[in-house]
Amino acid sequence: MDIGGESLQKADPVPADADIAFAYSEPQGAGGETRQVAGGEVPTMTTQQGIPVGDDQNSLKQGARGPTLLEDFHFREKMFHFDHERIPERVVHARGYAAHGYFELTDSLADVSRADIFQRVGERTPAFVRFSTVAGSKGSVDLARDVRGFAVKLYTQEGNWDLVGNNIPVFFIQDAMKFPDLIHAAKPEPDRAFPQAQTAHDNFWDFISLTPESFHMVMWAMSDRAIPRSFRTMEGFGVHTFRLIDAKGKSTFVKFHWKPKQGLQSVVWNEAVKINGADPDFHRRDLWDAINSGDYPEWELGVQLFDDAFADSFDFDVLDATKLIPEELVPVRVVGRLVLDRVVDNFFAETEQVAFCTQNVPPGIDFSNDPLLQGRNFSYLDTQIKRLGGPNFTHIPINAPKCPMHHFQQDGHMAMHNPRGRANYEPNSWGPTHGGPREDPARGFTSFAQEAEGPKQRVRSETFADHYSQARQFFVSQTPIEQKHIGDALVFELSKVERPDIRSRTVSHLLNIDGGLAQTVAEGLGLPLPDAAAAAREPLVDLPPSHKLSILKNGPDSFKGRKLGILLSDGADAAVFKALVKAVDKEKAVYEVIAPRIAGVTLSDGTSVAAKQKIDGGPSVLFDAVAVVVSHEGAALLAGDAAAKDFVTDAFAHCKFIGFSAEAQAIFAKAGIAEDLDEACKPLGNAKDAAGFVEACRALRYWPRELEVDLDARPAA
Ligand code: HEM
Repeated sequence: MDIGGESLQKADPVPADADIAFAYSEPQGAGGETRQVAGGEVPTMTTQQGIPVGDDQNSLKQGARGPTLLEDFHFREKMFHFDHERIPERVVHARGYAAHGYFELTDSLADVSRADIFQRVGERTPAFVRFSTVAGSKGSVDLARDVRGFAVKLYTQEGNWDLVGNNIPVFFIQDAMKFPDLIHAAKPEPDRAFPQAQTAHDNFWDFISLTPESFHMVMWAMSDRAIPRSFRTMEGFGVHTFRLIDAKGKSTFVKFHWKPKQGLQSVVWNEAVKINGADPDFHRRDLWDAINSGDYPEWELGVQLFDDAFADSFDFDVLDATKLIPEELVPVRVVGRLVLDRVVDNFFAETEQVAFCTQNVPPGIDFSNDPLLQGRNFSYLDTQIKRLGGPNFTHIPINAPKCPMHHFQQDGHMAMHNPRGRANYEPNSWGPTHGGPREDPARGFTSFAQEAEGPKQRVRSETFADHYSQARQFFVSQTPIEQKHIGDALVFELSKVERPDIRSRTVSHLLNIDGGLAQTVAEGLGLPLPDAAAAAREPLVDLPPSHKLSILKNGPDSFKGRKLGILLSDGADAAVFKALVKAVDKEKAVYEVIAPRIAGVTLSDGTSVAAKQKIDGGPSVLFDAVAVVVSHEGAALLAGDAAAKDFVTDAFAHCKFIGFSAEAQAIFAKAGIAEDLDEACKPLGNAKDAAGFVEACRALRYWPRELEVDLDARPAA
């Protein structure tokens, strides 16, 4: 922290060699403890009160071996502060990762919204985006099967706009009243406190199978959407229907979409499980590395605009957050781009302390009556007062607007700035220069004057009663391999559920979605097919497939931003390695070298190559594709190594493209895949082959292989 300053210093993540001092050459104290001291450019340490510290290694004692003295204010202050370092984690979305960037308007929305951010094409608005998982604790793993949060704070010139979205466009429940139940059911079971960051347990499926409205989102959560390859390769959705309000007060309904320029991409489940062990920080590391390498992730902001007439004609209620509007019915109009170009300076100050809140909307954007959205507008502010310790969390730099602010809110815990002068109320008669701010009927936020009438009652609208039609539409919009993954995920999750009646009740809902899927899941569980659940409304079976709902139909067309893992050994063909590196650079992808030892290898031409990973720490699940370039001796060594064998069998099982030098066959043989190599396993005989291999990797996976490697894909014996 700057002394007396406001900002946190930006640390260079990797100090230059010259800056690295070795502890063994440092001065030592009487007990041999390291004593690094201030001097030159190294500042003097102080207490929080600014008092210079003389010794930060030893507490104040009565004699060298005597008791510690209460008088030691430096020790007490240091320990007191440490004792209070933790704040409550978010009650949901506790694990997250964020970055700074900007939003740039590419198409004016002035025709439908007076929001300042939507007026001037080309203008940039600072943005802060936090991605998260929902169910796990702050220290849980990145590749949990879970919904991802996609929360965007836009510091507009007329106040902060928080679009607090998810990577799935629909939600589990229709009314905010059920949110605490949903989250209680999803989180670890309360008596045993497990399982962590998983929905594969009785309580979750018990609640879900008693909540038919959840089944549309269940289909998404069981699809590969819930195990994204990267934050950079997932969509974001505002979910609810919002309103845009023009300068005359006219309202247009809107749904917000973020579409990744990187294309959609996910991992496969067996890979996700292994990534969680190999690198629990896989997603945060990916975002950090991409931004720091200058490969800035980008999303388009799209809007679906519609009026009351469309809303009335739609098969579903636009206020029901368990429904989406297919893009074929209301096309997405792209109006801007979101670019993330700066990592945080400090995780706690920014990522932890940021407070997104659905009620933060500037003039020109307004709410609909969606009962989930209405409830969220209460919940976020309420929870943040507790999480961040009081009402002044808006003073924390990451939460403070970047436009002028004038109001009479004052005092409270941690007040960083109060209004100046004598007047802290209005109306007052202290005149234009001393009297402070006043309301502005023309510029100020005005709620859309929607008519409201009807009896006061607790009731769910009958227009919310169709729970299965869009779940079916989602399923039939998937490619066969994606449909298979949904079936596999349901079988996996329900196999972890102990009570057979819960498994069976879940399958009874699937029968209302797709008979084939229900059959697959029942067979996978070894269950007799139950009767279909009673449907509150007969499902529509003729909703047409929507190709935008599939990941595989919306993937990238290049290997850009992806990572090739190159397993090398001493004596590996230098020309092939160098050609691979060149091809990867040309593709704007990245690579990492994996080697038997972290010190690296010496190639056939005597070149030394440093390794990023030792083979045990760099399994193939961390890469989008792999190349195995080894010498005879290297292959013989690696063929006897369990991690090297896993490297190739996993790459094969996860349908990855595999490039290999002829010598690698020895490893394949020992790993048991030598006879199975297919057209996505590419020999790397020379430099030309290397270029061709990297081009082939654009397809990301060779899906036909999955039918060979997966038990669930084979007909029962
Ligand atoms: C009634 C329904 C919901 C309630 C009551 C609710 C409540 C909450 C609460 C209390 C938090 C923690 C906030 C904090 O500590 O700062 C949170 C976080 C979050 N919620 Fe919701 N939520 C609901 C539905 C949704 C929906 C439908 C979405 C997506 C459209 C969503 C997206 C998020 C995200 C992205 C975060 C994390 C924000 C961050 O990164 O700090 N929530 N929610």
